[in-house]
Amino acid sequence: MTAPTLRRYLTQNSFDPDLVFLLEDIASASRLIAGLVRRGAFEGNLGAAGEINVQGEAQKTLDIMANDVFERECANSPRVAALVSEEVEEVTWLKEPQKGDYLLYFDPLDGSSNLDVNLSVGSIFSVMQVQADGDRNVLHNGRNQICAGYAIYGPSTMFVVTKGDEVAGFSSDPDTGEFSLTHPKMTVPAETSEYAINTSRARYWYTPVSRYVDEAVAGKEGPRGRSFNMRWTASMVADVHRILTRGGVFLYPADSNNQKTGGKLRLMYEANPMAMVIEAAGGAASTGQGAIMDVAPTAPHQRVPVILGSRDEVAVLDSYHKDAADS
Ligand SMILES: O=P(O)(O)OC[C@H]1O[C@](O)(COP(=O)(O)O)[C@@H](O)[C@@H]1O
Ligand SMILES: [Mg+2]
Ligand SMILES: [Mg+2]
Repeated sequence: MTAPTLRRYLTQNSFDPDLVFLLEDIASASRLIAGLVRRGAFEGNLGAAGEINVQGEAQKTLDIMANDVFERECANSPRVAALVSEEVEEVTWLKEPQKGDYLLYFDPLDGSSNLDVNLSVGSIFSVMQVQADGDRNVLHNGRNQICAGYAIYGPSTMFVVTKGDEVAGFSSDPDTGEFSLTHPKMTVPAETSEYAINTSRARYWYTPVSRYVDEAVAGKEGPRGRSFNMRWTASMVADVHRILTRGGVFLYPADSNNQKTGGKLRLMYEANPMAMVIEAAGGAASTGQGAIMDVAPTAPHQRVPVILGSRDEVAVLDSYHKDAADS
């Protein structure tokens, strides 16, 4: 039997028909962005915005090109009322909002510092709904997401989606671009011995994170009594995809250097959607002070501390945060 296409999976799994329409638009944006990324070095599009290319034209970065693709592909979905993009300061309203219309939050290109070194990047998205006719509030907490997911542009292009009950992974046919279900019911094992954190920030860490990493590094001889491995790609999509594939815990915590801005990663289009994916796969997602999806947002581009992945390790980190708060 051939694997179901994305459309067949969404229809068979009771996604609302309008949402199927939108997810197909997001999937086609992803296919186009995969193509842009693949051709990026060849076409000289890896440069920073504001540079002038050899023809004397202003050169666009792939971040901006990817944003344009998302806007173009998704603005036509009849129920999308607003777009909230990492690349656009203001919320883009497409219509007078009606109750139930979709609010689409996205990071069009995640991990873009990896573009010039030819490593995996991705796109992240989250969908919420307008609460009442005329309501222009886009600041709903993550529990209100009706679906979320990401695309990863690596050796193969994949599309991962959840509406909260299960996580499904689709791979793109390199010839046709069609996404087929290759990774049904993706799960994050509860236990892991692999963590991901940018250790160059160690001097800024607070006690709970230093304690966790010190104990992991101490290995068998330390209090955890086992060896840990570490991986950090500087592309959240790639790190989360690895965790969905073989487990692990990802940290971009609050530290003394980013405390003022609330962390590094963005709540509405990085932390919330990845938290929804990870929780639906059986993992956990915390700020260290509580579940990411319970954070009440105060701004569309708000940043938040992120600790997510295998449930047992997130619980250890939460308990270390509690110990530090109690002492
Ligand atoms: O360079 P750092 O500090 O390790 O940060 C890496 C993190 O920043 C990000 O690249 C931010 O995403 P963008 O590329 O969308 O800005 C994450 O994907 C990644 O986890
Ligand atoms: Mg990002
Ligand atoms: Mg980005």
